[in-house]
Amino acid sequence: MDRVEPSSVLLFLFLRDLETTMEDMETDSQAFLKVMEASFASLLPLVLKVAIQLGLVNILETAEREQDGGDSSLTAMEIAAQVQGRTASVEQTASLLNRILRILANHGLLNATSSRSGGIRYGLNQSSRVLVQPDSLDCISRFLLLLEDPDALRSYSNAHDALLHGGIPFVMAHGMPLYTFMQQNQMFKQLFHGTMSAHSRLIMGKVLDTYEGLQTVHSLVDVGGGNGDCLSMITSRYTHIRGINLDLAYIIADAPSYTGLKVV
Ligand SMILES: C[S@@+](CC[C@H](N)C(=O)[O-])C[C@H]1O[C@@H](n2cnc3c(N)ncnc32)[C@H](O)[C@@H]1O
Repeated sequence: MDRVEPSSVLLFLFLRDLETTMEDMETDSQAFLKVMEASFASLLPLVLKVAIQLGLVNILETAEREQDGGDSSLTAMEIAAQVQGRTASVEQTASLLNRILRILANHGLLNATSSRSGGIRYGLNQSSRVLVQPDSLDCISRFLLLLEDPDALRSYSNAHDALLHGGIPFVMAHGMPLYTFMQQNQMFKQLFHGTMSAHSRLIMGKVLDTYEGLQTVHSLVDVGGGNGDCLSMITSRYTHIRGINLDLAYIIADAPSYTGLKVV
């Protein structure tokens, strides 16, 4: 049997330790990156909102339609050139746009490919294509506005106090419960209920396309039914159902009247 040199054993042990250390560092960096990603997560809805405001999805969708199956991806410069209402130079807009597009692509909301010239080309993917549909775009846009509304955000600043000392973050921030606040704040009420309605209409449309269990229902109460959108969609599809929308008096007072719908 060959004699093993002590120095080879030492080298082997050193390399084994180094490998373990590298693996630990790799795991640590992955963990760190994950937490960093969570810390910066609040930027994503802001960036998405800018993309919607600038009509980026429409620009990419128009390019897709015009190419009709070919490579329709665009560079930041090509997108910038098509942004409506721009008074900055294409280069200035493209420079900022590049960062926005990169964030969206990193979060899987756009496709990004390297171009031959070394730049990056962007295109829609399955997720961003959702924003081409008016109902989905309306729903997502409303949620983005609601989630970054200063009155909504203020309650988060009290979350840790609420956990430590008890209480409801929204009440701590505004001195009253959410639904009382909305009674006194028409703008926030419209923002909140408009968002709820847009979301509920979207989901209920899909539910009604697949769920058939309502055929045997005769009377249906929607507790906290808001503007009554869900119930009205149900009762117009199933006209034999007697729908009762139960909500707070000030919500019912402003809700549209739907045929076949009783409000309490
Ligand atoms: C999250 S929203 C949902 C609205 C509605 N389901 C929709 O999809 O648009 C909750 C609803 O519960 C209602 N609500 C809150 N407290 C209530 C109460 N004590 N009695 C009846 N409705 C209440 C609110 O006014 C609001 O319309």
